[in-house]
Parts: sequence; C-alpha cells; structure tokens
Amino acid sequence: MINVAPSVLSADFTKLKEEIDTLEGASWLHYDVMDGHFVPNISFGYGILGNLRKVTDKFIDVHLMISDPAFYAPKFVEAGADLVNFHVEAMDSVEETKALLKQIHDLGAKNGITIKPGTSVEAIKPYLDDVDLVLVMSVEPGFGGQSFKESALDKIKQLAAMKKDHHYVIEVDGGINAQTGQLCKEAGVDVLVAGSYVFKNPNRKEAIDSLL
Ligand SMILES: O=C(CO)[C@H](O)[C@H](O)COP(=O)(O)O
Ligand SMILES: [Co+2]
Repeated sequence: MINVAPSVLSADFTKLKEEIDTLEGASWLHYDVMDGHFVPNISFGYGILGNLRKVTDKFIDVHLMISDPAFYAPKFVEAGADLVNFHVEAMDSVEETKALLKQIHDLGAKNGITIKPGTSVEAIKPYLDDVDLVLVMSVEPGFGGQSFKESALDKIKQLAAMKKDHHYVIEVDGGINAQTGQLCKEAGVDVLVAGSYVFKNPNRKEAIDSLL
C-alpha cells in the first residue's frame, strides 16, 4: 500500500489548518525542517509543529535538514512528531547515529535515516536493522519545486531488494508528480512525499489520488 505525505513546505502558511483539511486521501504529513546551515534555506521549527499537532491526526513525518539533529530531534518528538528522520550526512559517527535512532524510539516516536542524492545506500547499511523508515532524497535538500533526479530509482530498488531482511519502509522526497511517482512505485517505494505537486493543484484530492 502506498502512502502520500504532502509536504507542508508548499502550503499557504496564512491558513495552515484549512490547507491540511484539503488533504483528503493522504494519511501522512511531511514537515521539512531547515536550519540555514545544513541547507541554504530556513523553514520552521518545533513550535509550529506543536500548533500543527493540535489540528491534525495525520501521521507527521519530520524531515530534519539540520546540522545538529542529536540536539533537536527530542524537541520535535516532544512537540508531537510521529516520526523523526535525519540525514546521515549530518552525523559524525556510527555510534552517535545509532544512539540518536535509539533515543527517538525511547521517546516514543518512529525513526528514519535520510540520504542526499550524492550519498549511496552503502552509507546507511549499518542502520538498516535500527530504522522504521529510509528516506531517499530525489532532489538536493533545501527547496521545494525542483526536478526529480532519476538516480533515486536505483537506490529505491536496492533498498526494496534488502527489505525482506529488515522492517523499514522506503520514502522518496523531491520532484514527485504522477509520472515520477509511478516510476518510484515500480521501483518499490512505500511513501511518496509531494509538496508543490499537491499544493499547486486546486483540486488536492485529484493530485493525491493520482499518486496512490
Ligand atoms: O525536503 C524537501 C526539500 O528539501 C521537500 O520535502 C521536497 O522538496 C518537497 O517538495 P516538492 O515535492 O515540491 O519537490
Ligand atoms: Co522533505
């Protein structure tokens, strides 16, 4: 079964609750956190997540694009994240990474590990037994509205082939529309993040349905 996770980054923030209410058919919400350091953009933090948590029962998937996930991840769990994923490129050691994955679980949320387009699946092999989700970036993190990079497809296929020995779900993020979403589904993805494709369509249900 495919889940669609609309990325709040592309929503109209002046009416966030109404925007969320239009997302019929999507059981997840994707919440992109950018610190202006790990990526050259700044989005929103755990305060706004706390507000969002009060107005939706959707499964909130927090994507941390920040340099210090170990410090901030617990704050996002506390604010109501259902899942917190962070970039392997932001971590200094395997020990530190495993400790943060465990801490997120101990705090009661699901965890995930994320790779940029230039990072291979090899880099996250040490964590595949410890994660609930692997996020494959199909654009350089930092901005919505970019074009899908086909190099993500091979990584999804590799992760899908290894999935039988592990328990993670595979998510893809960046440049997803009906066409690229179909390619990802054929490659074995479980969760499609879609920002501009969903929020730029006046008929949100139609956009979400075209991805399912
Ligand atoms: O993590 C992200 C950017 O770093 C966003 O989740 C992603 O870009 C979604 O936007 P779009 O679907 O418009 O590409
Ligand atoms: Co994202």
